[in-house]
Amino acid sequence: MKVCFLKERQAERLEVTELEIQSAYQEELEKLERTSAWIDRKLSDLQAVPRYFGDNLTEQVLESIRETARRNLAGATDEPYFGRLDFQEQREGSARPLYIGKFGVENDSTGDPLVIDWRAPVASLFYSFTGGEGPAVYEAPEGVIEGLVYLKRNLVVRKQILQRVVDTYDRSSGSPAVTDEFLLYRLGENKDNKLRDIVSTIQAEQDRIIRSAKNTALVIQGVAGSGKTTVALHRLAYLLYQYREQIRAERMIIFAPNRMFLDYISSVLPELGVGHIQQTTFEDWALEAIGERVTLADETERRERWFAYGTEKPVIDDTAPGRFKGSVSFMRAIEAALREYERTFVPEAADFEAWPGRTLQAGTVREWFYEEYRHYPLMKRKERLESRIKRWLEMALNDVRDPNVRKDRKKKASQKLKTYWKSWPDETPLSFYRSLFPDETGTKSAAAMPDGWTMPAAIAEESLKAFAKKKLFPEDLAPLMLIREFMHGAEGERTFDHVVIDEAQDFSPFQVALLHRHVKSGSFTILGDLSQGIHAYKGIRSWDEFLGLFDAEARAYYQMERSYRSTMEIIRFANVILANGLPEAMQAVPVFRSGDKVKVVRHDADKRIETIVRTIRKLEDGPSATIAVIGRTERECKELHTALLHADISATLIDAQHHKYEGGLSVVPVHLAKGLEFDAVVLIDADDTRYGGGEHDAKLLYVGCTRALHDLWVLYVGQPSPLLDGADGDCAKHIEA
Ligand SMILES: Nc1ncnc2c1ncn2[C@@H]1O[C@H](COP(=O)(O)OP(=O)(O)OP(=O)(O)O)[C@@H](O)[C@H]1O
Repeated sequence: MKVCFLKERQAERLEVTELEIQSAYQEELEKLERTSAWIDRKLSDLQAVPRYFGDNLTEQVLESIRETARRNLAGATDEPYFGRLDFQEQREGSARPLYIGKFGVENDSTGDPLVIDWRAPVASLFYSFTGGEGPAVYEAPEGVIEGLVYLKRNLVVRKQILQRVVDTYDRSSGSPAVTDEFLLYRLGENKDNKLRDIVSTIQAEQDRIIRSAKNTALVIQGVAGSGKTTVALHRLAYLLYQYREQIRAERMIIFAPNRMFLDYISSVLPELGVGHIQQTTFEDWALEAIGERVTLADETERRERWFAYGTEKPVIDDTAPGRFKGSVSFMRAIEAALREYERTFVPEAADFEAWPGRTLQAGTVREWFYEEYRHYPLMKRKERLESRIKRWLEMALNDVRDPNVRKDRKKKASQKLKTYWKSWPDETPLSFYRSLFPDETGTKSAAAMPDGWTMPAAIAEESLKAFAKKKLFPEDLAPLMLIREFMHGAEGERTFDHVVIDEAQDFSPFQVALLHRHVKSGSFTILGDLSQGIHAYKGIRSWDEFLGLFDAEARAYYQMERSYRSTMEIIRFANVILANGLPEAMQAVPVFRSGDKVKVVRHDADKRIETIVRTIRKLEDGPSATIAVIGRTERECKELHTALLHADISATLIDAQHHKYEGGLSVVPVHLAKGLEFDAVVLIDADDTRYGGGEHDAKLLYVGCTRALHDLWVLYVGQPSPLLDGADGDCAKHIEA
């Protein structure tokens, strides 16, 4: 393995001579100078060409080619590439060095690629090649290409300066195995307040998912820190490249759990040169579509209930409102109610008698509605029918010769028509949905659930109370969307080329089934981690709940077991929690990145704040750029935040309303920490009351601990959580404060 730095030019674990290292470095330095000079020159040439805004089609095409080249060159200027792969195709005589970067750059005079886009078929070798003497293959549009890899080299270039050269495979060296050296170097870095791209170190198992075919619903179970979010974002960039003729960025959408998370991931796609992909929460997306004047009910009280501990701890089962209203059986029942509503939509007395002797027969009305217009959504059919009956009336009036009689008939018939329409159903989606809930006042319902179907009384009561105030719960949105689309149809701009659902374990089957109607060819990336399913009152218990929504040949299931975020010690510690609380759960496999042991600190109750403050100060004096103090509930975090202010420590309190993750020091309740990561984590109050044991507590504690990249401190008073039993020796150090 060869490692070379710009400044130190030292080799770590030297297996080659200094001379070789210097010559590799020198070679790359010269190559970089040539490439950068070419890019700079080409970019300034292109920038000198005036932009074309005219009508000539040929000129427009040329301008668009120039614009793409300008964009790629500008993107490639500072860091033209990050990797080199020397590959000899079977039919070629020698190996060619391929430089791989975020943006493809081609020498337009020779047609040779100077830099190959990381998404190009041949670049897949850079990621999939896992060593060995044998041939390597990749799939190109013209078929499978086979050949030999001679060299895999990682290069760090910043602002056109070559900073690091690491050979992770060299066929000519004595031990030609691919090493993790470069990956470990990247993982060891500190993080700021944004998730970053990983193009230079995508791993083979991640690459397989990124490059999966478009028309598949991918369901991915990945342990904490396995790169699910990151992989999903890279997959979008890949799909846009690979299927550029078929899909558009504006027609792709990412659903994430909250706005803070969206802000946290917002840098990755621009870094990959991808813009315009819609990024939202299911709630925001649905509320906008529903359009009725409804808002979401305040969920503070509910959250307090779901995340309470000790004697207040809730029982979570399938009668929890989110589970119940998110179920496929609820969806099927609503569909049945809608079909019944449609079947009885045209009233019994559908004859329209304009005046004695002139009647539009009910049979004709029914035929128009149920036959001719059957392809339209319900309300569209009604609109069409209204216009048609108006036309029918006009024609009937034309047959009346006497103008005075005609005038009189027109007036009376119009009046009658108004009354006629009053006998037709006129529900809004919300009033229809509301009428599915049994009402104790016995008010007549416009719709009803199928026979034998019962709704838990507590759910009906809570829902009706909210509806009366024009409030909805998040779990009402998918049902309401379904009803709305049945009545009015879905707008074209709400049909997507691809849908990503992140933290999908918190989604309901109803939501996924609804989105299925909005995506072409079932093109989905659905990812999450059941062990982090802390919203069990609404989320799924098994991926089969989603997989069952897709045909067997249209879906694929992947597992990601390797965890990249945290050190080996932190992962082992987190695995102990899983083994104690969720013995069936998938254990994470750490990459070989060793750090400090997890510090498990016991302190006295009256020294709680003092111990937390001391730990924070120690961490602030160290290398960590982002630090989180993770507490059990929102209320406890709020109190701690105030106490820290009194101790002159300024931190950001992350609560449910928070829309931006700022970095630095944060105080965050464990259920809101999901999805984020910090260089160091201080998980406080890990006692046997707050994390008493069982699935729910294990998931919360697991989420909390796996947020740490490099350093984890776990503090408690009295007895530690039983979920920590056995966490010692190789992963944890116990300390008395
Ligand atoms: N191949 C890789 N190279 C470098 N870093 C990686 C790689 N894969 C993942 N990471 C890093 O690991 C961390 C975790 O990634 P990410 O947040 O995407 O994981 P996740 O599976 O969504 O996590 P969680 O479910 O715990 O929220 C990030 O810092 C990411 O940059």
